[in-house]
Amino acid sequence: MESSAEEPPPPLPPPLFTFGAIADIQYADIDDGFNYTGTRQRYYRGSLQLLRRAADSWRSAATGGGPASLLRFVLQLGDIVDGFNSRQRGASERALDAVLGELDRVGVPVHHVWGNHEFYNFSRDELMRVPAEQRASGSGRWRWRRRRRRTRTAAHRRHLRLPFQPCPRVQYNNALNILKEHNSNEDLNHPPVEKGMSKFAKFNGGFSRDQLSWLDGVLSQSDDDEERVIIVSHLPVHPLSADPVCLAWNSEDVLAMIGAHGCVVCFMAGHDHDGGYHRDRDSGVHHLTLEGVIETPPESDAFATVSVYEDRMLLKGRGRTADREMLFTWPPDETQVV
Ligand SMILES: Nc1ncnc2c1ncn2[C@@H]1O[C@H](COP(=O)(O)OP(=O)(O)O)[C@@H](O)[C@H]1O
Repeated sequence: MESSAEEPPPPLPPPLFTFGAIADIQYADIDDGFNYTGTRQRYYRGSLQLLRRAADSWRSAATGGGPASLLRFVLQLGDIVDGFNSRQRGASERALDAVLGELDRVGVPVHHVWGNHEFYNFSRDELMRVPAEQRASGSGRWRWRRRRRRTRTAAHRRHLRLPFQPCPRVQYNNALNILKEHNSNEDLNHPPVEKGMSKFAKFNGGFSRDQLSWLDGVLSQSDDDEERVIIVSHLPVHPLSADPVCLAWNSEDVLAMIGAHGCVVCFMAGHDHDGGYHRDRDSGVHHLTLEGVIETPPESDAFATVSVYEDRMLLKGRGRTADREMLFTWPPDETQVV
């Protein structure tokens, strides 16, 4: 009897764990509009419906039994509410409550990253007063309230122990100086036209020396512990994983740091609503930029459910977000470099 030329690959074991990811929800209770250049529609109200569908899907993955019940957490990659909310009194808090309410229904912890639109809606002080983790239902969900000074959760208390900053504008002014060094436009949100310089726009930002040194320490520890690391950021850093106008100002520094540590397997970002993907040829790191909910029409979707195995991550995308297999082995065969 002849055997078939190609054996099917053996079935994968159950994943170690699964998580959800979503980017650029940018919810606002306002009519649809367009991006700055007028080329892309933005569905401000519709974004909440899309989030609801993502939350429904993750909720059934978290409670449905079988391997899918391993959904452990959700990553919210920044720009959770749109800057337009800040124009109307109380709208930022109302929008945030609506979005957090949807995420709360999933019933697993939600880890939040700040995007540029968080800074249009809330002061840095307000942002520092809340933890970056939204706890699962029933374990004391936090609320983000402007006037709330009394805090209850342990995470809140951790934030209160952060060093006291007598002159917080120093960091802001340093960032502004870096931006002005590279961008001579009167409106600093207007990107420079020179090649390779477009990322120096005010709607981006950079990683401070303190942040990089913190990251270096975490990655060194993970190298020692033989862990695998996914870095989560609002801004992408690899020029082939996103439109270069969306990159962090010092993206090269972050790429060099990632390259110096073997533990990083994936860098996950948002900000570029078109999304993107590239596997770095030197480090083997997968740079994944998720499609933004805000520019996704109501009949489509944009979210991911990622299952993590010993040797790979399998991303199940919905709507505009494509399925993707991300192997940890490196170097890959040619077909795996996109
Ligand atoms: N090319 C540009 N020139 C001037 N201002 C811009 C430009 N692009 C964006 N902006 C402004 O920057 C801010 C953030 O832009 P937005 O497109 O909402 O960011 P995001 O991509 O994070 O959604 C808005 O106030 C927008 O009007």
